[in-house]
Amino acid sequence: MSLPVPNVQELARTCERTGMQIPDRYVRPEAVADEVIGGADAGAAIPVIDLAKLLDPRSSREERAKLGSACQQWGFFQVISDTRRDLTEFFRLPLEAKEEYSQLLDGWEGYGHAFVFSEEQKLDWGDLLHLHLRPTESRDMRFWPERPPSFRNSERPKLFVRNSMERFSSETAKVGQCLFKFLAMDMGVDPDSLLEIFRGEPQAMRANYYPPCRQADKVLGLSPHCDASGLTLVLQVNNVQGLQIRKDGHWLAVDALDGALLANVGNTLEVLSNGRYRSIEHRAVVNQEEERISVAVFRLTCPDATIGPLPELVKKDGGKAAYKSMACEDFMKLYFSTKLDGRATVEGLRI
Ligand SMILES: O=C(O)CCC(=O)C(=O)O
Ligand SMILES: [Fe+2]
Repeated sequence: MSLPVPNVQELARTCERTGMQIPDRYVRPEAVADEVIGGADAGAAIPVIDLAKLLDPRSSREERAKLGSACQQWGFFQVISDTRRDLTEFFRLPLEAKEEYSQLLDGWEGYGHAFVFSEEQKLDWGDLLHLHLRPTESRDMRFWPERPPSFRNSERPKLFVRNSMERFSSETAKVGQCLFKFLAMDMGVDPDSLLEIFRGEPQAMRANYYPPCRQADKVLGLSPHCDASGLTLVLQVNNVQGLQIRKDGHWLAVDALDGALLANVGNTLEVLSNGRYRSIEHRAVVNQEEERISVAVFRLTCPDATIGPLPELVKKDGGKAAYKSMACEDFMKLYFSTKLDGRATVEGLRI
């Protein structure tokens, strides 16, 4: 049994509040006396184990050896997510390889840019890969990278090893379903009402690549905008910060937890909620030294939905609909026909 000693959290608070020195029993000269190897190089030496490679018969043997040697030589390793790895690998391919998936002139899926409508328009310091994820029939495989192979191929369906984008898509779809249910409950409407509008779990993704820029303070990675979606879930792929949201008139830098999904309300949910929830304006800034990669998943309504304030909410609000209603198709056309301009699109839907 351990002998009773003071509570350290309380002790720290007392030291902080009163300026009291830490008690002698806590003073450990060896903490600074021992040399510590630090810096990015030291960290990079720690073995990285790729779960997808372990499960893939083509690379399993090699990765298993790496796992074994990590356990023998280090007893310590990092396990990485295949979504992040595959997107990073894709953006690191030579330009010609990425351009095999270039957008066509009449569509927005594929590798390229979005929302550029004139020669004079200011441009964003970033490239993107835009794909339909769900329903599966909506996928246009022409735009799905074949490198790295695990991006879209599953080798062993029996082992439930899915390709990285499929896994990411179904995981984010689950998160979205759960949030929609609780949001409906929060608004005091039928818990299934949002699920019904987002029936079939349609979603698209946009992976963003923001190269470092020596004049980072002169450019924007992604112009201020609101998303068309119900909800958007964003994963910061390589843990470089850069997303900012407009809160109470100021830009607020989002310090995302590593691996967390950032969620933002989009125009569709603002309209459905009759203004209870606000489509947040956001933008991305660029880092001076490091590339930044993010991937956004947009939860969209089912194609035959009408996007307008939920009737139950209009009733609660004394019969007053604060936004126009529009067929999903027209709603999306309107969004994609104008350049990114803060909250302008959603403000234009107000009655
Ligand atoms: O890069 C980011 O963090 C934000 C991406 C974003 O807002 C978008 O793709 O719509
Ligand atoms: Fe966005």
